[in-house]
Amino acid sequence: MGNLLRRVRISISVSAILALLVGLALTALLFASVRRVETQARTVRFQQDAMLRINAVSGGLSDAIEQLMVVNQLFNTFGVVTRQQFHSFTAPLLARYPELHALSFQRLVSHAGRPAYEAQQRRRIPGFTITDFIGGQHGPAPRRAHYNVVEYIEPGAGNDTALGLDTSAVTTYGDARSRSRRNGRVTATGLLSLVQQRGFHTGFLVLAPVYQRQAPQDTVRQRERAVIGETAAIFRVDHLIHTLLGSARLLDQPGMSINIYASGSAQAAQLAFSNGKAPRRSSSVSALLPVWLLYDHPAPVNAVFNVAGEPWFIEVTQEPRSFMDTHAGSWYALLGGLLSSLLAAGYVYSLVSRHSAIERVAGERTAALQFANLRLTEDLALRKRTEKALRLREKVIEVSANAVIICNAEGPDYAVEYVNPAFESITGYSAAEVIGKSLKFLQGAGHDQQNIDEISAALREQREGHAVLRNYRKDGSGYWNDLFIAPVRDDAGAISHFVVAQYDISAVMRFEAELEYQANHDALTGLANRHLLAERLSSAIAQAHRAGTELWVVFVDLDRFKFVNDTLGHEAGDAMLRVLGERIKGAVGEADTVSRMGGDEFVLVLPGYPGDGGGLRVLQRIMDAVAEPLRIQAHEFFVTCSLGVAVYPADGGNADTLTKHADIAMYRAKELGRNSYQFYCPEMNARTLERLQIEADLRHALERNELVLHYQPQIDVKSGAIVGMEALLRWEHPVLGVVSPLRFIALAEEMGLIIPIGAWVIRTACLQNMAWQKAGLGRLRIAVNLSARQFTGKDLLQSVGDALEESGLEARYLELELTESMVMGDVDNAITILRMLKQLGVHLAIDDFGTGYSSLSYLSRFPIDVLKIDQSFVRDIALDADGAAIVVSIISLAHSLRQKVIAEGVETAEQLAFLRAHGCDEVQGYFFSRPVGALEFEHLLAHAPCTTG
Ligand SMILES: Nc1nc2c(ncn2[C@@H]2O[C@@H]3COP(=O)(O)O[C@H]4[C@@H](O)[C@H](n5cnc6c(=O)[nH]c(N)nc65)O[C@@H]4COP(=O)(O)O[C@H]3[C@H]2O)c(=O)[nH]1
Repeated sequence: MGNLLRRVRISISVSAILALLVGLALTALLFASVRRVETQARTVRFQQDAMLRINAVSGGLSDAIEQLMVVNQLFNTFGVVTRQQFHSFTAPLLARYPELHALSFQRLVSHAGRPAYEAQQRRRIPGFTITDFIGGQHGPAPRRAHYNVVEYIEPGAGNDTALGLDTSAVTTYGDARSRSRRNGRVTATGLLSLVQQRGFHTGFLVLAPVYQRQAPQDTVRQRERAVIGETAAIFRVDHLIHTLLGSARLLDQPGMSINIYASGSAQAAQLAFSNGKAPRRSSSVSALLPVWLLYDHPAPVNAVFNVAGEPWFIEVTQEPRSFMDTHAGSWYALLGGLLSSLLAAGYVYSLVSRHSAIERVAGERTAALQFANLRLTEDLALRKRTEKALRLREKVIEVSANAVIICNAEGPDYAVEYVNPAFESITGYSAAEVIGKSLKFLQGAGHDQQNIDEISAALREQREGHAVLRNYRKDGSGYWNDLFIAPVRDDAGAISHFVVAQYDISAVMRFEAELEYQANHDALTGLANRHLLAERLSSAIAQAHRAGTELWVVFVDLDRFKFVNDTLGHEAGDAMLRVLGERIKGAVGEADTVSRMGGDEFVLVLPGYPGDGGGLRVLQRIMDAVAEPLRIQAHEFFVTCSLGVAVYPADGGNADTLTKHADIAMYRAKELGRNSYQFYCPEMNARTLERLQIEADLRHALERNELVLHYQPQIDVKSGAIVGMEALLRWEHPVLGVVSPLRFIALAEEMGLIIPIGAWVIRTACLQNMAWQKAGLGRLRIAVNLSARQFTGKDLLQSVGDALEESGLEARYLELELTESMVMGDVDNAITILRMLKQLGVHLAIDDFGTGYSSLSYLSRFPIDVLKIDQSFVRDIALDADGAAIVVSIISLAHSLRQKVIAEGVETAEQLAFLRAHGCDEVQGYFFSRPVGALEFEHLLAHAPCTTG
């Protein structure tokens, strides 16, 4: 019994041991199987994760490169793209594709074209110059045959250092550029350092060539000749990968490394991106430890993908992981197996068989999963490609700043089938309002545009067409439309539609018009400038030549402009020119041209006035308009002008000669007393020469003692005695003889010489008068003429005071003669000067009274002692009743103001009798004596009755 029991126990223990051994063996088997299943599942998961990242990188990159094509399409469609358009077009793309670091357009500029290009860019970017990075320094680019200049770059912020940069010197860049230009395709550069964003980052560019529109591009030579630059998408590699993977949280999987090379294999020098761990080919740890047991290390997954024609290599690796971390099931199986082995071999058996089944199912499922995964990836890639292509076209149209319209190809209406949002915003018509209709409604009511014929012909002949049209928005406002039209073929090759691209170029047209206006008009007055005058005059001459008619060229010069400019400053001068420019324009006809030559000179072209007096009336209108009182800075002015007229064809056959002759005639008008016009005659040329000679000699007349004073007596009407004299200047020129003041006073005034000459006259007159008084020739008054410049000059009081003091003459024996225009210019200033002169004690007379623009209300405010009636009225006394009436009114006006009256230019006894009869106080004229030299006058005094003072 005992033996049996022992045998049974041994048998049991053997069974148990056997069971245990079998159990252990099975446990070991189970453990190995579970481990393999878990490892396979992990490997598949890792491969899926790796493929997800590889697809995200390659797909994202090709998406971003597609955007470059969108931008490139913009240049190829519209040729000229403004900075604003580039900005508007790229801003939404950059916002939607943050992986794009920047988009730019680089222009090819030849060395010969560099100055013009820089000048053009400076209008937009002050101080613009083509730059370069040499030795890390940003500075002007050295001379090169060609420059590839970054003209636009978006976003602008942070990329400003790249604007104007010549990228020719970057070799990697240059290789890619020349490949892309030669083969006409999108091409990626190798890795390079980017200069944007203040600092250097590894990046690369994708370039797409831009060719001249419509230039042939079939051969390499044609493409090289047609290229004008390229668009570029700029990628910063770290930013790119973080955007593509980081945003989807694909970068932070523990232990997983992604290494991307800008080459077809894993070349360390081309490593573009690595998220942490460098790739590990063999592990020293895995070589030493029982890898199959302790570590889980799936094989790296890699792929080669295409970046704009360049192969890139991506490799995804998983760090070896401790077996303990990842194979909990295996451990449980081992422990469970050990425990279960002790309990029952059958249980172990069943466990083993169950795990076999699990193993098979898992294997089948894994295979099915891998297969499905493969199909899914392929389907997804195909659909993505198709969708991308469609989206690209849709996007180009939707985001386009220009209107895009698709019309049916069937005439005569060519009904609209589609309009993009830009069309709606440009025209104000909604899509619903235009679909199904003909585009003709954009032409408005007028159909007089010639360019429309080109578009109608293109539609009829089913070809491309282009025209600039005047179109009208829904609100009736007009705009300029640069319109391109092109036929679209269906799958069968028949033309089914037309695509129409409209570009609102109103702003460009306005800008051009503004530039043209500025180039042709005077900035101050808005009148035509020299340039436009030359154009108008030439065409008016040609027209007059064809029609056989006359043409007048009128030179207008303001008589007192210098005075206003000198006394009140340039602002007042400018204001005066503006007002007078307006007035002159208002005085001529619509067809006449009024231009400002600069300063106070205007030139007029009057084409349409025959010799029936119409032209003369226009000249008079101009003089009257200018002479109207003028209020500037609270001062009232009276300005006159002098006009010179040259007539085509008699006075010249071309613009230069006519203008020159009108100028000469104008000078003659000035010489003859201003506020008048003169027609050119050939003798004036001789006068001009003489004038030049006089001008040169006048500078030395004073120092060479060539100036002398003549004296003309002034007679008291009642007593017949000489009561005074007028000192009149003469120039004894060594060649010309005695020169009249009428020929040189105005000149001396223009040259500024009147101040020393005038002071000399006052001093000499005072000394001479005093000498005669001392010689007992009577206490007479001496009258001296003042010129306008002398009157307003700061030295007048001083020189009068000095002359009186030096000569010892009592102030009451000195009379200063002023003209009306001198005091009526700036009335308040004139009153101040007159009062100061009066305080010295001198007499004041208004010369040539009645010829100027006296305002009687002012006359009473002037502290004037004498009115001198102009000799023209005296001459008219006997000739016409009007002249006589004027003289009578002047005498009574002067007396009512308690002023004395002197009549000058008295030549006959009748004139004297008339003046005496009407109470004139004093007279002066050839009837008594011409102006004579000092000696002769002395003789006159000695023999004629004169006042004793
Ligand atoms: N036909 C005619 N003429 C007569 C008769 N009596 C006098 N005259 C002329 O009439 C002019 C009178 O001078 P004014 O009106 O002050 O006109 C003067 C005056 O405005 C200016 N002038 C003369 N001397 C000076 C001067 O020293 N300083 C300035 N600023 N101007 C002067 O030159 C102008 C012309 O001077 P003159 O040639 O000397 O011409 C003088 C004189 O010779 C007459 O009975 N019949």
